[in-house]
Amino acid sequence: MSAPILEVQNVTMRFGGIVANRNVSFSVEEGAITALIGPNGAGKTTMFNCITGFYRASEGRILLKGDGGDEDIGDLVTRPISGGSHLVTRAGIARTFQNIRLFKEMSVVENLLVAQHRATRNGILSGVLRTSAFRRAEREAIDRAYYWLAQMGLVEDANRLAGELPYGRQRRLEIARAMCTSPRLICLDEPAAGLNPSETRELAQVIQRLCSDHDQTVLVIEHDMGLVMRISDHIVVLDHGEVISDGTPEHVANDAAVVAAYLGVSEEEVQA
Ligand SMILES: Nc1ncnc2c1ncn2[C@@H]1O[C@H](COP(=O)(O)OP(=O)(O)OP(=O)(O)O)[C@@H](O)[C@H]1O
Repeated sequence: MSAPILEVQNVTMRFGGIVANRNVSFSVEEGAITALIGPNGAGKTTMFNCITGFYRASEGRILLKGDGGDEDIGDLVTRPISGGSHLVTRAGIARTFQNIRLFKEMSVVENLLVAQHRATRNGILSGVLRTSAFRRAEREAIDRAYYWLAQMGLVEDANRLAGELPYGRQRRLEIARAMCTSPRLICLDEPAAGLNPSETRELAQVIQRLCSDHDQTVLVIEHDMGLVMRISDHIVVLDHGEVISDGTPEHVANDAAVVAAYLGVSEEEVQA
């Protein structure tokens, strides 16, 4: 196994009296596809929001590992004045959303350019003065946008309004948008939700190619178990906010605790 790129260490997340995640620990291996699964309300989206900097975990640490040292996601989110989820994106974690969040009134290619603008460090002054560094960054952003449109089979849609694309294409555009920020880790929140079987098959290939062709590390939340079992190298199962199983697809599929959580019965009943 390769080294972990992300380590979730004893994370608890509370909303008032509700404990959405309790003492959750797991790691995400570099270059692999890790799936976070569990029944409705298990705490998957909350965990994603902690990892991508939308929430600051109540307890525990989330570390993005790097050669130059580890980035503590909680520290990036709460850094005075400049802190926030944009720093998590800059550190190398990008995401897509359960409910697609594209700029629907912008063209497909504009969606990709806006995403890169937010991830680059060019200031307003360099834009107004159109410095050579700014113009170079602009050219690179356009090249990168068309590269990811090509990878996602969306080049012919470049100038259409994002909101006019069929749903499956919007999902792929969201992935392209995240990839345009050159993330070290991409987090996909229920990418197959609302897709038909043929769109889901295409999506599976897209996700697998991110890993095989681009050495991309992927963390995915997904309810479609066929898809999860087909594409994942590693699966972490949450139930009632806690990790109940962690291992290969074969390991979790045969784990009585997982079967019990999905069937809504006790582990003893499954083993009986
Ligand atoms: N902002 C919030 N305020 C209060 N409670 C919340 C909040 N977000 C999530 N919860 C609660 O935390 C628990 C876990 O929710 P979460 O959305 O993380 O689960 P999930 O596994 O993603 O569910 P689903 O598969 O249905 O999307 C639930 O009981 C939910 O009601």
